[in-house]
Amino acid sequence: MPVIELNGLTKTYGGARGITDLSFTVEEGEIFGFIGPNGAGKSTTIRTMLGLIYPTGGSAKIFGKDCLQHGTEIKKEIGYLPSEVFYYDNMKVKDLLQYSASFYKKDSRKRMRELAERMELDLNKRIDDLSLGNKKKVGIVQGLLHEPRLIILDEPTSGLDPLMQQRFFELLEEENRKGATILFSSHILSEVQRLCSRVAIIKEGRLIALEKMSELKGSTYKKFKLAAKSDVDASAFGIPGVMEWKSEGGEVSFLFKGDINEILRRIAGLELENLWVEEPDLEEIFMHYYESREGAGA
Ligand SMILES: Nc1ncnc2c1ncn2[C@@H]1O[C@H](COP(=O)(O)OP(=O)(O)OP(=O)(O)O)[C@@H](O)[C@H]1O
Repeated sequence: MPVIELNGLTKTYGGARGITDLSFTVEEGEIFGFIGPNGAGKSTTIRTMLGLIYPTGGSAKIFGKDCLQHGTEIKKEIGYLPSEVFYYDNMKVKDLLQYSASFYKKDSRKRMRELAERMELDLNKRIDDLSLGNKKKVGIVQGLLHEPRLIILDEPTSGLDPLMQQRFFELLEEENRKGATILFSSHILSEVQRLCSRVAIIKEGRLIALEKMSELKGSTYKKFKLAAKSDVDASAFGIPGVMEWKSEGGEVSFLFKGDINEILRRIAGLELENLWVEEPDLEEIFMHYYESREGAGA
C-alpha cells in the first residue's frame, strides 16, 4: 500500500491556479523528491495533503486513509517541517518542544535532547532570540521528535549552513533506514539528487515528470563555460548533444549531453585560460528534459 496517494488533486485559489490534476504515489520507505521552481505548487500540494487547505477536486490519501476524513489521526504519524517557521511568543526552545511532545503518547524528552545536540540547538534560548537558521532547527527537532512514519519537508534547508545541512541529511537518512518514508520538497536540484531515489517534477501546477533519480540524471545536460586565449571555432563543437552555443571572442558557454570524452577531446584542442563545468539550473533542465522527451516521442 502506498504511503501517499494523490489522485487528480486540484486546488484553485479563486480563479487562480494552485495545482491541477496531480496524481502520484509514494511507496513505503522511499525518500521521494518533489521538485519545481518557485510558485510551481509544491506547498499547495503539501498543505492540501495535510488538510490545512481544502482541495477543489480529486483526493489525497496517506496510509490509505483520506486526508480530509482522517486528518487528525493521520497527522499523529507525520512529521511536518513547513517552508517558513513562525513562532510568535517568547517561549524557550525547550518549553516549545516539550509542549509539542505533549501531543504524542511517547515520552520524547530524551529524543529532544539528542536531536538538539546533533543539530547544535541551544534548548535554553528564547525563540525570539534565535537566528533564522536556528529557528529552522527548532522546526526540524519538532518535526522529528515523535519518530514519525512519514516525514514531509517543505524547502527544509533554507537558512541552514552547509555543515548543518549535512547533519540534517544524515539524520534523515537514519530515519529512513529505521523505516520512515520521506517527502522532500525543494527547488534545489542538487539536494534532491543527493537524497532522493525518485522524483516528481512539478511545473505551473502540473506534474511534468515522475522519474527514478538515475534516469533524470542520465537525461540532464552539463553546462560548460570556457575562456580561451583566442577565438573559438564553433564548427569544431558542432556535434550531437551540444546546445545553446554562445560565444563572444574566446568566452564560450554551451550545454552538452553525451559522451564526455567527445567534448573533452575538442576542448583539449584549445589553449585555455579557464574552464568551468557546472550543473545547469533547474529551468534549463526542465526545458531540455521536456525537449528530449518530446524528441523521443514520449
Ligand atoms: N493563499 C493563496 N492565495 C492565492 N494564490 C495562492 C495562494 N497560495 C499559493 N497561491 C498560488 O498558487 C501557486 C502555487 O504556489 P505554491 O506556494 O504552492 O508554490 P511552491 O511550488 O510551493 O513555490 P515556493 O517554492 O515559491 O513556495 C502560485 O501561483 C501561487 O501564487
